[in-house]
Amino acid sequence: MSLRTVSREALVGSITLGVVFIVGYVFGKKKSSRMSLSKSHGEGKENPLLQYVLNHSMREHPVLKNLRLRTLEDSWSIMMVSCEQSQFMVNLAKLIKTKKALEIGVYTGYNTLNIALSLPDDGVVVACDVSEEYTNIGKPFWKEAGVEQKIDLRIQPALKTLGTTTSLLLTRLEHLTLSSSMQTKLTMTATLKSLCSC
Ligand SMILES: C[S@@+](CC[C@H](N)C(=O)[O-])C[C@H]1O[C@@H](n2cnc3c(N)ncnc32)[C@H](O)[C@@H]1O
Repeated sequence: MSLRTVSREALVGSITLGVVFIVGYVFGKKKSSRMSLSKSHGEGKENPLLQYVLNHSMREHPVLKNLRLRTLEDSWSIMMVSCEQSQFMVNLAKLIKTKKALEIGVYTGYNTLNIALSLPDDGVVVACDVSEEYTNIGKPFWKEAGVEQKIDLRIQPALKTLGTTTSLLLTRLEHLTLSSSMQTKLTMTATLKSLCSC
């Protein structure tokens, strides 16, 4: 069947369908990638399970929430940890009664602030980042939450900081030996050794 024998209407219809399909495909792809971004950083509106988790398990400090909202205004907000992930990690830190923590990659400091809020008064989180531009966004929030004295910010490549903080972390490992299993100590020591030999 040659092109000439196809009716004009059929041809126009096919072309229209093709255009609609392509536009739908491209638009749908863009929308779904936007949705996957909003999953961890927005209110989880498009995901009922996440919505449930956010509605029923989140206990976000008001200053943390303000920092999250401020960070969402930044064009690189995709880098921010999701609030539910951060809460989970901080719950684990509380379980082992962490006093000294290490944050590698601070960005605007959402996770750093969350950890600092969970530490006792004499606790410290060594926060490593190379960017003052990003960390300066978080600093006023750390101050407002009253925990800036617990955040030891080091602006330099994390590997450099790790070299000077290893002894600090090993002190913590000694404490873990008393309160936790030898297995935990061995795993953490191995992790530290591999980090420090990079
Ligand atoms: C994914 S973001 C961290 C997110 C952050 N933990 C939060 O709570 O939202 C990664 C960060 O790592 C930092 N970074 C990149 N290279 C680094 C390096 N060599 N040493 C330390 N930080 C680095 C970047 O500047 C960026 O702020």
